[in-house]
Amino acid sequence: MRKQNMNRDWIATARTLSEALPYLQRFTGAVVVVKFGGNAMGDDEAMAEFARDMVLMRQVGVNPVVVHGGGPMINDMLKKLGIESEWVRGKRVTDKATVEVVEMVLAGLVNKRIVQAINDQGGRAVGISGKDDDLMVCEADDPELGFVGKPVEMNVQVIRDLYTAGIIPVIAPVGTGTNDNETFNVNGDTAAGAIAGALKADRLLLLTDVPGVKNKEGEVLTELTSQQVRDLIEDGTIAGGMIPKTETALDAIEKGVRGVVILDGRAPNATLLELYTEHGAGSLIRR
Ligand SMILES: Nc1ncnc2c1ncn2[C@@H]1O[C@H](COP(=O)(O)OP(=O)(O)O)[C@@H](O)[C@H]1O
Ligand SMILES: CC(=O)N[C@@H](CCC(=O)OP(=O)(O)O)C(=O)O
Repeated sequence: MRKQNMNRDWIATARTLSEALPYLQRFTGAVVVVKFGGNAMGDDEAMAEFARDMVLMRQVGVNPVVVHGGGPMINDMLKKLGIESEWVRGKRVTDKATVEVVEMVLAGLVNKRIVQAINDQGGRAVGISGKDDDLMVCEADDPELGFVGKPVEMNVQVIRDLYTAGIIPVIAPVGTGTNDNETFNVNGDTAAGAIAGALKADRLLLLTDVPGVKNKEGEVLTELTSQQVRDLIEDGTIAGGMIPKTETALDAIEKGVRGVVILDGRAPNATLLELYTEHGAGSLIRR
């Protein structure tokens, strides 16, 4: 009896693999930028699962590029140091002391945790920040926000060099400035959008803590056009942290990214479900 059940499971697994063939073919050679938000990160087991998905994508010929956040981890460290943060329109007001903590946490602790998790799964990950090779050159976003950066020049060749060599780049959203010795704190979604746009990526996956973009009734919209997104922002259905996220999506599409998906990073194998099954996951935003 047990043996029969097990056989049924194996048959289902084999069928899933077989049904993935057209998707595996479609995404071979594709560049997929994955924004891994701090809220989507979870415990070590969830991190290992995310890492395994990235290694699997790489194994089947996709070029994954990971851009991460880490807002909750920055909050923890600021709290330990007794530094308070204020938020304006979803962005952290960042003074000199705060930007030092942001760089330490994002380019250090969070970046290396992801790098190590991918390497532990048999992948080859290399962690960099937007400062490396002048990847992300910024200007101040708004004087009110202090050292919050708006990317003004992207030099993405280093990313191409890494993925061409079989390496998964893992990028912390910390930027350099147009003047010497400047450091900018960049919102993770903004950084991922700028990187995906500059690479003209096939997909930008924004992993967050909700199943997707919801309508007024609270139902997840599986496909949206840019115009529908604008209408939902206009009528207030898209609010809070979903505003910068969807604006990033529109901006990336404008720059030539083929499709942006907002999906729940806490769901098991979210990225694989999105790329390799007919069901997809989350909300796909296209031109
Ligand atoms: N229409 C909407 N559909 C889905 N989520 C929405 C919507 N409007 C506002 N939100 C909020 O946006 C949040 C996601 O943004 P945010 O918290 O900044 O994510 P992250 O930390 O992953 O970058 C959701 O948790 C939800 O509370
Ligand atoms: C300017 C700004 O707000 N930067 C963010 C950078 C990290 C981030 O974006 O993290 P999540 O993706 O986990 O939210 C911050 O300081 O928290």
